[in-house]
Order: sequence, then C-alpha cells, then structure tokens
Amino acid sequence: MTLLGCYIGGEWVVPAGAEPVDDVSPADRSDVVGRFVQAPASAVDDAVAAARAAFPAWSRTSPQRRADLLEAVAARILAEADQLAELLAREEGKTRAEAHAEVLRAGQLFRFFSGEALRLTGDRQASTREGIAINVHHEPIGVVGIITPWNFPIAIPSWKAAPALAFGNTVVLKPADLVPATAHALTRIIESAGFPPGVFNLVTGRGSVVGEAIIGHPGVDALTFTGSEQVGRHVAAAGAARMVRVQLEMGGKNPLVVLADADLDAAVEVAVNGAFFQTGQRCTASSRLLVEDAVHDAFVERLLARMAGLTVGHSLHPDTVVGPVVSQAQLDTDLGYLKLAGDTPGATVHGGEQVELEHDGFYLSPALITGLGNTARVNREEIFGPVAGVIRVADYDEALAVANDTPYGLVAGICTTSLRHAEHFQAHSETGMVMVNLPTAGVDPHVPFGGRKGSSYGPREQGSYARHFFTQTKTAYVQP
Ligand SMILES: NC(=O)C1=CN([C@@H]2O[C@H](COP(=O)(O)OP(=O)(O)OC[C@H]3O[C@@H](n4cnc5c(N)ncnc54)[C@H](OP(=O)(O)O)[C@@H]3O)[C@@H](O)[C@H]2O)C=CC1
Ligand SMILES: O=C(O)CCC(=O)C(=O)O
Repeated sequence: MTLLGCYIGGEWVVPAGAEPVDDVSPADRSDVVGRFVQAPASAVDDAVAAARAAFPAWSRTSPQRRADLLEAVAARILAEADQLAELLAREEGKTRAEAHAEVLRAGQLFRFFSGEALRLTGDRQASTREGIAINVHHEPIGVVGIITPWNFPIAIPSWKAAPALAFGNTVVLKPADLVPATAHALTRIIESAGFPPGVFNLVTGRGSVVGEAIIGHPGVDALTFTGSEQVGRHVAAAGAARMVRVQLEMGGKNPLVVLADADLDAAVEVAVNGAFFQTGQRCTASSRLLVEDAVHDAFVERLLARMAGLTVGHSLHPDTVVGPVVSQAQLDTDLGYLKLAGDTPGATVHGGEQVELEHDGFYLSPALITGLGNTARVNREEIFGPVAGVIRVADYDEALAVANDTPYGLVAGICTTSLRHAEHFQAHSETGMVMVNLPTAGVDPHVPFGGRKGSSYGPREQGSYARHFFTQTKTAYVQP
C-alpha cells in the first residue's frame, strides 16, 4: 500500500523520521482505508516556513483571484461528492447519507467564502479633527495553524481553511490522526485548484507531536482548534504564552427541552436526530433530554419504540441509520459511562449494548438513561456517543434552570407549541445557539457557529462573522 505523505510548499513529501500508520475503518477493522505518515515535529517547521514564504505574495493577491480559487475548490468538492462521501463514511464511520451531507456542506462553505473574499469591506470615517480622514482596513493575519477533530473530517477543516484563505492568510492544517484520508482528499482538491505553493500545507500525525509543534511555533500567527475542552484549554494557554489569537470550539452537554404542549411525535423525531444521528458524535448532540413531568412517561415510551427501529450497521450499508463509534477508545468511554449509569441507584439504562455484526467494527446500540437528575456525572460530562439522559422537570421554569445548569453553553433546543415559551427560551438560554422545534445538531454553513462558557473561546466561526478571527484591523489617519 502506498505511503501517503504531507503536503508542504506545494510538494507531497514523506518527512524524514515519519512513522507509517494504517488508517483502519471503524466499521470493519479489516478495511484499511490507506497508509499515512505520522510526521515528526520538524515537518511543522518546514510547513510553517513554506507558509511564511508564501504569505507576502498571497496576502496581496486580488480578492477576485482568491475567490476564483475557492470557487474551484467548491466546484470540485461538489462534483466529487459521491466518492468523497464514500471515503469519509469508511474512514469515520458515519453513514453514507450523513457523509454526503457533510461533503455538500464543505462545498457550500468554500462557495460562501469565495464570495466573502470579494465582500471584505473597510470603513471610511471622519476624524474629530478637521481635514483628517480615517480608514479602517481589515488585513490578513499571517500563518494560521488549524487543528481539527475526527467527527467532521471535511466540514471542519473547510470552515476553518476557507475563510483563512479567502482573507489572504496561509495555512498549516493538522487533521485528527483518525481521519487523514479525508484531509488528503481535500488537500488534493485544493492542490488541483492551483493555489500557489505554500499557501495551504497539510501535516498529518499525532496531536502530541504535530499539534504541539503547531501551537508552540513562533512562526504561527493564529490558532483555530476544534476538539476536547482539555486540549482546547492547553491550546489557549500556548497561544496566550505567545500572545497570538486563539479560536476554540469544544464540547457540549446540550439540552433539549420537551414541554407538555409539544407535538410529542415531532419531539421524538427531533430527539432521535439530535441524540443519535451521526452516532451521537457531535458537539451539538442533544445529550440531555429535559422532559416536563406531564409527558415524561409517554415521551420515553415513544422514544424507546422509535429507538428500537434505528438500525445499527456498517456505514456503507443502505439500511444503516446509526454507524459505528469512531474507535475502540471512544467505545470504551461510552461503555464506561453506561456502566457508571447502570451502577447508580434509581437509574435505568435502555439499550447501549455492543452489537455483533458480520463486520469487525465498533458497534453500539443507542442508549437512553432514565431516572437520574442533572447532577449525575452522565448528565454533566460530555460522553460523545449515542447516549442521552432523560431528566424529569416539573415545568418550563425548572426546564430552563436545568438547561442552563451546565459548564457548557453551545446549543439548546426546545420543543413547544407555546410562542411565549419559545421566545423566552431564546432570550434566556445561556448558549451560543438555540433551536426551536428543531434538533440541536445540524447547522447552516453561512451563519455564525459557536457557544459560551466551556464550549467556545474567541470569535465566532462561519458566516460573515468569521472575518473577526481571520483578519486583523488597522486604523489609518490621513491628512491629505
Ligand atoms: N467539539 C467537538 O466538535 C469535538 C469534541 N470532541 C471531544 O473530545 C473528546 C476526545 O476526542 P479527540 O478527538 O481525542 O479530541 P482532542 O481534543 O484530543 O483532539 C482534537 C485535535 O487536537 C489534536 N491534539 C491532541 N492533543 C494535542 C496537543 N497536545 N496539542 C495540539 N493538538 C492536540 C488531536 O490530535 P490527534 O488526532 O492526534 O488526537 C486532534 O487533531 C471526545 O470524546 C469529545 O468529548 C471530539 C471531537 C470534536
Ligand atoms: O451539528 C452540526 O452541524 C455541527 C457539529 C459540529 O461542528 C461538531 O460536532 O463539531
């Protein structure tokens, strides 16, 4: 099997000292998706040097040229959506349909930021002093270090790289070690679009080596990261030590409130989607279902009936609704939390069993934990699997209080037919995003994405707000 290397300075290279690693499908451990390098820290030095060398010319490229290149990437992603989706589903384990939707989102993101390259505006203002003009410009920052997780192997690198490139920055991307193949495919598309050498660089490998080298590198001017809160805090500290800007997207323990006045069948669909689609491996997953006492038992009964119909299976099988968990380590984490819940007096764990299939993969049936309150560890800590806890609440006021009682603040949802409660919830939810009668997961590519408290740090991602992170502001005073 060919060893696939890093993309540095416009060349594909196998850095000296790199270790080969097989990229194995979580759906079937006999399916080796490819063989990739785990690069040494010196590869980051090379990539940063290439990105720095490319920056002066790239930052002065016309917005139209940058827009054209990003549009070429978008068009190619969309044209190759079927192949990319199959690769992504094999590599990460989400279903083919979920992978296809993610690939389309990546194409839309590049298309959106192609337009943003042309829409970057400044301001001209009068000075308080007569005869002086003030121009406020937005300029690129320099080299952006991008560190991404495994759960959206093409969308997250796209929503970070596309705005970085659109606004004239150069990039060093380190994808999660579990998903190098999709990052490779994206890089090949970026290469084929014709970006100048060094503008976009890919270094695959471990977080403890490649990630560490990026966050501490004196040649990296900004860090954007998505992943766990623990690593996010470390990235923030490293960025602060060098006084570079940092953007973090981390975990969630997202509540979905179900009020007694909700359309219960619709609420069950919203909960199933938010909690179990993409195997629950989304930072936006609905992992806490806060259900009003009057409908608690009916909701749980209907949800369990619906869960029984969710086929767990191979990501590429057409009947599969819930694909495998991404890795043995994540499966162990999920099972550990389920055991913890099962051992807690008063709790009942429904589902959550390992599923034996003809394929040797990490299969787990969706799990619902009932009978515990909001202080139970399983209802406080992010599990990142197909696991949701149901918490009984007396009324809307208690639901809102419990929804906000969490160290996280990414997204919150409410199912209700009451306009009053929907409006109140939008105003008082301590989160960056709110969903009304919609799953907490599944966001649009053209509007701001991010949260509060332990979920996010730094300026918002996506939409026109992305420019706040990927550009720096200069105020020029001019006496003609
Ligand atoms: N908010 C979100 O969207 C996500 C949240 N998570 C949460 O994180 C948990 C663990 O998932 P995991 O993927 O391991 O998350 P991590 O935070 O460990 O990894 C995210 C990225 O950071 C890299 N990284 C790891 N250590 C360092 C370091 N010291 N310096 C710089 N970069 C580093 C990883 O590399 P490597 O691939 O080598 O580990 C990966 O590319 C999940 O169970 C979930 O709770 C996970 C994914 C997405
Ligand atoms: O729910 C979504 O669409 C986005 C989720 C996400 O970004 C994440 O899980 O990291």
